[in-house]
Amino acid sequence: MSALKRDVERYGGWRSLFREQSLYSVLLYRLGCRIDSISNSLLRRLACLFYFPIYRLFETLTGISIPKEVDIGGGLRIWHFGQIFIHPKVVIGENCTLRQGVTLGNRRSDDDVPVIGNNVEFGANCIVIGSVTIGDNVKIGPMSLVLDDLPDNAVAVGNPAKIVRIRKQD
Ligand SMILES: CC(C)(COP(=O)(O)OP(=O)(O)OC[C@H]1O[C@@H](n2cnc3c(N)ncnc32)[C@H](O)[C@@H]1OP(=O)(O)O)[C@@H](O)C(=O)NCCC(=O)NCCS
Ligand SMILES: CC(=O)OC[C@H](N)C(=O)O
Repeated sequence: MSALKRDVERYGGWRSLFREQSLYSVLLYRLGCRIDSISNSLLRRLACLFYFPIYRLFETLTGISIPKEVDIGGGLRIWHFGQIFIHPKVVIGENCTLRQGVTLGNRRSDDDVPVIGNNVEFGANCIVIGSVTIGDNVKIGPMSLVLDDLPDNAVAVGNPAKIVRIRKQD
C-alpha cells in the first residue's frame, strides 16, 4: 500500500478532508515527494515552481511546516494543527503521530537533527532537537523537551524529558 494510502487510513478515510486541516498538509507533503522523484529535471523544476507557492500558502494557513525533503514513512497522522515545524533533514518512521506545537529540529549545526523510529507518538507541544535517535513504539508526553536518545518502547515526559516507563509489547 502506498504511503499516502496509509496516511489516509490513519485519518479514518478521505472524508477527514472535511474536518482535518492537517490532512491537506500531509497530502501536499506526499505530492512534494512525488515531484522530487520526477527524473526529468526540467519537468521537476516546473512542477516545483507550481508546488512552492501552494506549499507556502497551506503552510501559512495551517501552521504546519513539513518540507518535502523530510523523509517520512507511511501512516503519518497529525492531530490538530498549528506550530508544527519539521527540519528538512529529519527522518521519521512509519505510523507516527504528531500533534499541535510539535517541533523536530536542529540544535547546533544544520545536520544536527533527530531520527525517529516507527510508531512514535508525540504529545502536544513536544520538542525534539539535535542528533537524537528515538526508537520504535515510543511515547513522548505533552510539553516535553527531548535532548537525548530514547530506546524502543519508552514513555518519556518532562523538560528535559526523562523515561517514566518502558511499555510492555504484546
Ligand atoms: C505521555 C503519555 C503518552 C503517557 O501515558 P501513560 O503511559 O499512560 O503515563 P501517565 O499518563 O500515567 O504518566 C506517567 C507519569 O508521567 C507524568 N506525566 C505525564 N505527562 C507528563 C508531562 N507532559 N510532563 C510531566 N510529567 C508528565 C504523570 O504525572 C505520571 O507521573 P506519576 O507516575 O508520578 O503519576 C500520556 O500521558 C500523554 O500525555 N499522551 C499525549 C496526550 C496529548 O498530547 N494530549 C493532547 C491532545 S491535543
Ligand atoms: C485536543 C485533544 O485532546 O484531541 C484528542 C485527539 N484524539 C488527540 O489524540 O490529540
